[in-house]
Amino acid sequence: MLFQVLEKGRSGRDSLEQVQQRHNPRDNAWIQEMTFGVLRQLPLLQSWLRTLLTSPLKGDKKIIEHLLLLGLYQQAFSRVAGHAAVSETVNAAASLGAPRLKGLVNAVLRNFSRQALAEQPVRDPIIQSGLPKWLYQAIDAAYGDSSQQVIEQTNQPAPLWLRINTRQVSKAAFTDRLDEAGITYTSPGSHPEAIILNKRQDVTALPGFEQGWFAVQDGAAQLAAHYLDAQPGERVLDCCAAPGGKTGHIVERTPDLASCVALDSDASRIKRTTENMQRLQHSQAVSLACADAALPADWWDGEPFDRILLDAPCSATGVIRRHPDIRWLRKASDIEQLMTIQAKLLDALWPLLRPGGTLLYATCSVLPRENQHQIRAFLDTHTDASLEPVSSGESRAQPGRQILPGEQQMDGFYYARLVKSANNQ
Ligand SMILES: C[S@@+](CC[C@H](N)C(=O)[O-])C[C@H]1O[C@@H](n2cnc3c(N)ncnc32)[C@H](O)[C@@H]1O
Repeated sequence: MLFQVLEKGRSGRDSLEQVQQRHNPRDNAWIQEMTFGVLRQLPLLQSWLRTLLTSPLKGDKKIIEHLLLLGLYQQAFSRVAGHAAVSETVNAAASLGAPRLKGLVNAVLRNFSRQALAEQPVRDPIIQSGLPKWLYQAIDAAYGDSSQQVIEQTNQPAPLWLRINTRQVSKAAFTDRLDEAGITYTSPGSHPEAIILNKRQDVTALPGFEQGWFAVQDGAAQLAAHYLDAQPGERVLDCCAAPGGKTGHIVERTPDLASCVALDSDASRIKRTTENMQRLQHSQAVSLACADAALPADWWDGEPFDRILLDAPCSATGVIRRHPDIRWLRKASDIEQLMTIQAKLLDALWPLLRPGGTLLYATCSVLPRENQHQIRAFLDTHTDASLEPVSSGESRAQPGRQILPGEQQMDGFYYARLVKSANNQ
């Protein structure tokens, strides 16, 4: 999994799933804990490895470096006994086709404990942060004194939030079933349809999964449907919809919409959205299409929308605690490109909104350039747009609500609500 993410640039979740399919399901949680742990502590583990290895391993031996990172992680951070971590890692070298490197693996891991590297203080703040330098600097520049807290939260495992599908089951009936099954949870007062499970678990085994009684959705993402606030009889567009988390919530909250059009430009993600809508029993309520939202001439029937949700493609820096691979897959240069796409989508979709209509802009980013800067620039260039705050303290200079990772147990997210002037000036 680590080799796939760090060398091939593949998604952590996909690689993890592939690995887990080859192993006993009993080990799923452990495999995730170890691999995600390495991704969170990578700079520190790599600095230790640089001390311990006389020269880096290259070519088809590179995978052994990843194995060593895993061995170091187990020794330094996990409850696995030191001797077991060493012997299992040495054996794994043979399974990975490098039996001749067993001696080297053994020596590196033993030297690690002998030199007590884990006990030495880490002085470099970037190594301490577990983030790539560009991201550390971007967070530091944006949050100053609070940046340490943002980084700490970014490195915590995320809690498991569920959204109860109130079209299928009431919250009370669902939680009764959880109580009967001995599954414990908390019920955050701020989120009417949410519960947070006390322990991570396989959600497909929870009561009502097949019947679509709930969806997995973080608390920050669950604010979208409330902020969009679609009303009965309205035409709604969710234009970057896959895999349909927010779409499902919109039609659950307002089942009697005139229509809910959900678009995504990625065909494989549309397939997943179709499956999710089927499970939640929303197929009738949602019109799904694979299309580029920035090219309305290809898909729009000319009828204006009352509400548009633009959950824009973004750096996903607010959800790194959930997807620790993102910090290594994203590059500094991606941000500029994403900002261009976000601005293009905002410009292309605004004309589709009726006068008086609402557009909710959302990202799961903590970077101001994708959030406040983007909305300020939009307001400066669109005289018929005004800000309708979703939280207190918003202004044209500081538009939108920035949720930081860990705030009320939520992911990092950004929302800004824009209203089009009714007299179409
Ligand atoms: C943040 S994700 C959406 C998550 C989704 N709203 C949910 O709550 O489950 C952004 C989505 O935008 C899609 N996307 C990116 N560019 C697009 C475009 N030009 N038109 C339509 N969809 C696009 C991506 O394929 C991706 O699925």
